[in-house]
Amino acid sequence: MTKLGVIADDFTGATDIASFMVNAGWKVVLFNGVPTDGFDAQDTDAIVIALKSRSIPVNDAVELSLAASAWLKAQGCQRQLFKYCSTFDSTAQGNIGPVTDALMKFLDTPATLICPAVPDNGRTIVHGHLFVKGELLNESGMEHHPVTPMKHASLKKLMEAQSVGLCGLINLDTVKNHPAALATEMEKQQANRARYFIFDVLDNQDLLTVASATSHFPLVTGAAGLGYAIATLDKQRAGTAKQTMQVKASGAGVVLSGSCSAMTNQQVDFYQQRASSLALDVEKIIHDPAYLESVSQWVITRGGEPLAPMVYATQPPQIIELIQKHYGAAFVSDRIETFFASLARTLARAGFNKFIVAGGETSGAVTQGLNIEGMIIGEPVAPGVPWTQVLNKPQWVILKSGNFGSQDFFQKAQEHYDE
Ligand SMILES: Nc1ncnc2c1ncn2[C@@H]1O[C@H](COP(=O)(O)OP(=O)(O)OP(=O)(O)O)[C@@H](O)[C@H]1O
Ligand SMILES: O=C(O)[C@@H](O)C(=O)CO
Repeated sequence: MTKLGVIADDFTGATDIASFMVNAGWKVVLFNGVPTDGFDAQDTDAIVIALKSRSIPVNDAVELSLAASAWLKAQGCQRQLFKYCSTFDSTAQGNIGPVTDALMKFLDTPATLICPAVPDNGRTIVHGHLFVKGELLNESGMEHHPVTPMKHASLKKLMEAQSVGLCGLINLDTVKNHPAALATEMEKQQANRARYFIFDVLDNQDLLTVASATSHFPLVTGAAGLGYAIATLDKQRAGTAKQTMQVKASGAGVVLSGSCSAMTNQQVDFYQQRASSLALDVEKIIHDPAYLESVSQWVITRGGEPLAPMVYATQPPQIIELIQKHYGAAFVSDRIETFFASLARTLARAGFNKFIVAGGETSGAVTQGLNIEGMIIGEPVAPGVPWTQVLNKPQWVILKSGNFGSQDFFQKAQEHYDE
């Protein structure tokens, strides 16, 4: 029986948590959207459903998440996890609270866990406040996020502003030094109407303690670290071998970068000094109908080179600002995403079988362009960014969150090929 069903609110977040669970030794399958059919889960430990529900209207996010939850329940998943961003990306009208409340009702549970901590990626919780690499969330740069600016670091404040209940805080001392007291402490807080538990977490050991204390909850919520902890606890009990998956070296690969994050900018700079690279011309994307064909041909003629050619829209923030002012942010994003989707589809038809994609929205677009229904999760190239094999196709894809991976990520990804 599948142990965990995960509902992720974006594509790269879905591969992030899937990868952490694979790393802990679980076999994981990921679907893009709610599958229309059932799935023969066999020895699958976790099924992840990737939605695109982080910044869509609340009612739509609730509806999609409930459909995913019902499907996971029908597949026999023992428990469920709602995965959101480790930086709790949401607004006061955001979707995390309403989706959590709806899932709690559907799964009939009076309490759940709120745990965006991912110590491996510098996300920790102290006194109920979320830190990103040692900085309070609202001083980490996330306060300037264009869609979901994070103006507070208190998880209690953030959660209570968008949900129907109260949070209960469990401090670091109790987590670290008195794990045996956690059950009583939680009961006490529940008697005081606590509905969402926030535990302080500094390291992976704390996460294991938290996952263990909440293992009776039919629903938990949080980020990739929680998936890692749940899978690790299970493997400590079961102890079988890790899932392996090979990325075939034969065939051609391409790097498609539509992320404009600081890290992706560095990765693009690094890679373009080593491999054939083409910066996309936004004006041509919008106005030149022949541009797709010429970019496709540019990539196809370079498919045999030792390093995969790269096509990128990635630019530093000041240039993006100018482009967005000129065309309108939503319009230009949509056109670039559509371009990447069409490019990926054309390249797949030309025999390209490996796609290294940067950016959450860009990944969503490429996944749709390639008509990918689901993926088996393989080895990580960086924490939270694994190679994946497309279900039922000889095709491999990486979906990289904007800020994940080191400078040499695109090159490093290609060192994972098997002959
Ligand atoms: N040169 C450009 N001008 C304007 N918009 C661009 C440009 N290049 C990319 N974009 C758009 O910026 C958006 C980047 O979002 P995306 O989610 O892909 O990356 P990200 O925000 O860095 O990643 P993540 O969400 O994983 O952190 C996309 O909609 C993309 O189309
Ligand atoms: O949790 C994270 O930081 C990521 O998986 C994510 O959600 C990126 O959008």
